[in-house]
Amino acid sequence: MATYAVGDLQGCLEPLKFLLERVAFDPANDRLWLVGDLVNRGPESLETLRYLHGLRDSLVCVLGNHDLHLLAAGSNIERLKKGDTLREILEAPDRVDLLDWLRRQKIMHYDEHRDMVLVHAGIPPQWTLKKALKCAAEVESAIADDNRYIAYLDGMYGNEPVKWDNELTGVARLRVITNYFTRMRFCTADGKLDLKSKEGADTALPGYKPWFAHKERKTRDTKIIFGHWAALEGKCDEPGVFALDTGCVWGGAMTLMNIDTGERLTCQCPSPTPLTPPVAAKR
Ligand SMILES: Nc1ncnc2c1ncn2[C@@H]1O[C@H](COP(=O)(O)OP(=O)(O)OP(=O)(O)OP(=O)(O)OC[C@H]2O[C@@H](n3cnc4c(N)ncnc43)[C@H](O)[C@@H]2O)[C@@H](O)[C@H]1O
Repeated sequence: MATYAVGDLQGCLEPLKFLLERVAFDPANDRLWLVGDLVNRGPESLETLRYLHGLRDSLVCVLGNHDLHLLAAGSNIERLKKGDTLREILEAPDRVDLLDWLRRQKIMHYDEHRDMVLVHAGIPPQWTLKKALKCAAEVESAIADDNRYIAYLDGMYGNEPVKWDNELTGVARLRVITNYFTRMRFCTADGKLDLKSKEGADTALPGYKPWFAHKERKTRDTKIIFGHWAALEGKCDEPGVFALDTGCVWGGAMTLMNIDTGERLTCQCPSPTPLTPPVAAKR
């Protein structure tokens, strides 16, 4: 039995199938962890979601900002944007099953045995693992609750508050938690977000750093797998932190990693041609 993690799919189904074939993925025995952003911008958002729904018993999946955007569009809370490739999902006969399944996925997954976290964007430096799990659970329960998820999605958009405060309540509290887990790249050591900067790790504004680079980060003893930040090109020098978004919709590749051996396999997108043979990744 092997467990693999794959970076942002963004509706790119062929590279995913190619990578799973290359490792002879067996849904009966193997497990697949997905960092979120399953859909949008890529060519096959609907088929990707259907494929993952079919594989659901073998998956661990966390939600990304594009998945949340799909849920909001599916509830008529937000309009589709230019470049979105989500309409085919919203018009599909099986949309209810697919979206109901999607909104029951996690925001953060923690594997105690491996002491390893799976999350879309990251965990803010000022949070302990215990605090992060508690905050993720607040958002997970709001999205999964039939009576609360519309209000959650309605209040989800926006960049404020820029920083966590224990006194926050209601939609503002859920919004900042969501922004940490699904949109963060740069922040200060005490968790003040800069959600505008999107380029490489060396482009931080004064006082800001990539979330994983703060020495004060309280989750430094736990391994973290994340996606979201395509401009990192899958590179992260921080020990125990694994960046898997290699920009499959930006002319880059899709990356699969065996989470126990660290071996990586990449597939150029959109054409399913391997870029590299499996190589041992830095642990
Ligand atoms: N709470 C909330 N508030 C607001 N919106 C919410 C929200 N929750 C969900 N959303 C939704 O989130 C969606 C995305 O919003 P965007 O505003 O487009 O989000 P993004 O930060 O660009 O995120 P993305 O996930 O696309 O990042 P990526 O690194 O791939 O791409 C980022 C950039 O990196 C660039 N890039 C990619 N590869 C690169 C490379 N190798 N080098 C340099 N740049 C690269 C790309 O050009 C691209 O511009 C929207 O639909 C929005 O509605």
